Amino acid sequence: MKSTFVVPDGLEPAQRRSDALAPGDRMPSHNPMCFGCGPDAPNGLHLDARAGEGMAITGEMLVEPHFEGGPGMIHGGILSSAFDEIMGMNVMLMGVTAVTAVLDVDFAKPIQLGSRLRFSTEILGTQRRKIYVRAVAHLIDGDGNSGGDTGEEVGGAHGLFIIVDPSVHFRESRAKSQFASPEFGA
Ligand SMILES: CCCCCCCC(=O)SCCNC(=O)CCNC(=O)[C@H](O)C(C)(C)COP(=O)(O)OP(=O)(O)OC[C@H]1O[C@@H](n2cnc3c(N)ncnc32)[C@H](O)[C@@H]1OP(=O)(O)O
Repeated sequence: MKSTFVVPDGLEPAQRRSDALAPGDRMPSHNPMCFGCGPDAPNGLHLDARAGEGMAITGEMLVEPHFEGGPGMIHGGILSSAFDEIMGMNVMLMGVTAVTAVLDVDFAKPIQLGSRLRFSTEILGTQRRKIYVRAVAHLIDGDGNSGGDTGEEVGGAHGLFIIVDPSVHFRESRAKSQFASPEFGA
């Protein structure tokens, strides 16, 4: 991947929360109406994410017809959203609430509608409230049983996430939510 994103030296290792999900467990949606991971979002990405080992998670997504940009191709904003979401879910392994400050996407290869994508993401480390995350996307078979990372690598991303206090960060927006968990500032 040809990213120009700079990951600082000397990051602190991220700590997985003691009660984090076991590897292979499905990561819960933080909000059922979330465009990225919410099962009830009508035109959402419906990312299906699983906890991995250490500070890693994986996720899968079908490139639906309504994700079209160029003729027959995924829209770049959809791929960006998917990277944003899967890296945001990765941060949940730490048991903190964090929002994206910087998203850097490498659109390495064209991705056609109907493709299945597998995302692999890991937390690289932390620095004060900053969390650095890296992700890659591969094409996988329609049966989803290809083992994941053996398909063609079609994209990559880095994200900088900032830990926030949800009771403060979502205080004013929460009333506009179609659904919001109490942990986000009831
Ligand atoms: C709840 C889970 C939802 C998951 C959904 C998927 C993820 C998302 O899409 S979140 C939605 C998109 N993101 C947003 O809406 C965030 C909007 N931005 C903000 O609210 C603020 O800018 C926010 C919270 C990121 C940072 O503001 P603030 O809390 O004041 O941070 P601040 O004190 O300025 O900075 C903290 C550190 O981050 C760094 N930082 C902040 N923003 C940036 C940036 N854009 N670039 C580089 N560094 C930054 C600062 O330099 C500082 O670093 P250091 O510790 O070295 O001094």
